[in-house]
Amino acid sequence: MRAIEGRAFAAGMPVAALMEKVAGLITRRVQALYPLSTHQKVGVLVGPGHNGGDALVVARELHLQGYEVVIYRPFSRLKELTQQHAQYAESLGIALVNEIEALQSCDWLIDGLFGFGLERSLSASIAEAVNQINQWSVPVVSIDLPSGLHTDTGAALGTAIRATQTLCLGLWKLGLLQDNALEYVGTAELIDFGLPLADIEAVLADSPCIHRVTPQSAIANLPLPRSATTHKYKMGHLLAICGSHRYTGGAILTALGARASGVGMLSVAVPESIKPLLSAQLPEALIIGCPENSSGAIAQLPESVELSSYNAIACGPGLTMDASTVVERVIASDRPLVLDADGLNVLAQAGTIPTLTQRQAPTILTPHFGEFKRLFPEIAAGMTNRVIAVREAAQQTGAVVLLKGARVAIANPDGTVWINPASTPALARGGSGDVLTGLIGGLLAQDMLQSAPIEAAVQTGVWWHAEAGMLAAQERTELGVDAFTLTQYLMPALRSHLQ
Ligand SMILES: NC(=O)C1=CN([C@@H]2O[C@H](COP(=O)(O)OP(=O)(O)OC[C@H]3O[C@@H](n4cnc5c(N)ncnc54)[C@H](O)[C@@H]3O)[C@@H](O)[C@H]2O)[C@@H](O)CC1
Ligand SMILES: Nc1ncnc2c1ncn2[C@@H]1O[C@H](COP(=O)(O)OP(=O)(O)O)[C@@H](O)[C@H]1O
Ligand SMILES: [K+]
Repeated sequence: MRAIEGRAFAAGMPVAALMEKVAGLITRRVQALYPLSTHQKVGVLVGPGHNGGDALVVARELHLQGYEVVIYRPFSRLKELTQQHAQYAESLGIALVNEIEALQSCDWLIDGLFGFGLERSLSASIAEAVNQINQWSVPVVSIDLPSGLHTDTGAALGTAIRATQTLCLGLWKLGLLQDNALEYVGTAELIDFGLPLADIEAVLADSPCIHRVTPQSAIANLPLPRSATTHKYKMGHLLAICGSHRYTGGAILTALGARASGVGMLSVAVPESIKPLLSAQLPEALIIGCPENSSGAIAQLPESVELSSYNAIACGPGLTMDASTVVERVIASDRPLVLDADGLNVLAQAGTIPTLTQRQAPTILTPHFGEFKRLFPEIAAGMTNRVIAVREAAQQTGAVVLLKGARVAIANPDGTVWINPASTPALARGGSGDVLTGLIGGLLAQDMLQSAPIEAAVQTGVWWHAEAGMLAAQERTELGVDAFTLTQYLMPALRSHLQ
C-alpha cells in the first residue's frame, strides 16, 4: 500500500489532496451510519501518522456539519500534515480532551490512532486507553484497521480497538482476513478511493496474489449449466472412503456433502458392518462394504474396486488410524485426491513432503490447525501468519492446501492464496468438516471432466459450505447448525445466489 501510494505521490498527486479525498469518502459513509439527528456527539481518536490525519479531516467535516466533536490526541509529536490538521481543528474551536474518560459520553467514536504504519506494540498508556474504550458500549468506527492490529498478520500488538465497523481504505489489508483479527474488526467494508489500476498492478506484479473468494468467482466455477445431453458418467464419479464402526456419522456426512455437489455417480466405501446404515441414508449412492479389521476400521478395499474408474477420491473422515493401509493405497494411486482427517494423519505419519512429492495426480489437503501442525511441524512452529504458512505448505508439497478455521485460506503450489472472507462460527461443530470434504470431492470429480483448475473446486466448495452455514444460522441461530442440518442448507444457500 505504501508503494502504491508512493507511486501516486511521485506522479504528482499531492499527499494532502489524497488525504482530503479519502477522508471525504469516510465522512460520507460515517454520516450514513451515524446520522446527526441521532448521533450528534462523536469522539475522535487521533494518532501521530496519516491515520490520525484522516481522522482529523473527518473530525473537521463533521464539526462543520453540526456534530459535537471531541478530539483525543495523546501524542506530542505528529507527522507534518497531521500536525497541520490538528492546528486547524484547534483554530476552529473543536474540543480537545486529555483524558479518555471524557469520550465515554459520546454517541459514537472514530478510531484514527494507527493504520498500516503501526510497527510495534502500543505503549502502556495508549493500551490502557484502548482497553477502557473496549469496555464501554459506545460504537467505534475504525479507519483502515482497528488500531493495534498488525496490518498483515492481524495480530493485536499488545491490545487493539474492538471496532463496530472497519472502513478499510483502498485495498483490503491482509490482516483483516486473518482469524486473529476477527474479534476486533466488526463489520468490514472497503472505501474505494480510486487508486490507479496501473499503480496497483505495477506494485503487486512481483508478489504472489492473494485473492478474496467472491460469490461471482465461486458461482462461475460451479458445474453449471449442465449440458442438455449430458449423462451420469459425464458428471463425474466420486469415490468417498470414510467411516468406521466407531465413526459412522463421518461417512454419512461426507456422502451427504458429496450428494449436494450434484456429482453424477457417488460410491462410498465403508466397513462392511455399517453398509446398511449408509444405504438407508443414501439410496442413490453405491455403497461398497469393505473388509474390516478387529477395531471396525476398513482393512482394505474389496478386490472388485478399480481406483482408475473414479474421477476423484475423497478419503479420510471417520476412518481412524487403523485404516492406514487403504489411505496409503489411495495416496499411491494416480487419482485426484482430497485428503482429510485420518487421511491427513496417516499422511503425516508416512512423511508429508516425501510422500506427496511422489504423487503424479492432484492432491488437496484440508487440515484444521491441529492437523496442519502434524503435517507441517516445521512451518507451524514459527507461524505468525496463516496465509504465509499455508502458501509454504502448498509450495513444499505441490498440493492445494486448505487451512480450515474462521477464515479458510486456500493455497495453490504456485503461491496464489484465496481467502473466503465471510463465514459463521456456527460451523465450529463436529462433523462440519466432513461435509466440506464430500462437497469438495464431488465438485472435484465433476471438474476433472471439464479440465477446470483443481483449486476451483476447493474455492467453490469452501464458499458454498460457508454460505450454507450462514443461511442456516440466520434461520436457526448460531446454535442450530449441526452438521446434518448444514447438509440440508447447501441447496437453499446456492439457490438464493442463483436467483
Ligand atoms: N494520504 C492519505 O490520506 C492516505 C492515508 N492513508 C492512511 O494513512 C495510514 C498510514 O499512515 P502512516 O504511514 O502515517 O501510519 P499510521 O498513521 O498508521 O501510524 C504510523 C505512525 O505511528 C508511529 N508508530 C508506529 N507504531 C507506533 C506505536 N506502537 N506507538 C506510537 N507510535 C507508533 C509511526 O512512527 C508513524 O508515525 C493508513 O492506515 C491510512 O489511514 C492511506 O490509506 C490512503 C491514503
Ligand atoms: N469460528 C469459525 N468460523 C467459521 N467457520 C468455522 C469456525 N470454526 C470452524 N469452522 C469451520 O468448520 C469446519 C470444521 O471442520 P473440522 O475441524 O474438520 O471439523 P470435523 O472434523 O469435526 O468435521 C471447517 O470448515 C472450518 O473452517
Ligand atoms: K485505525
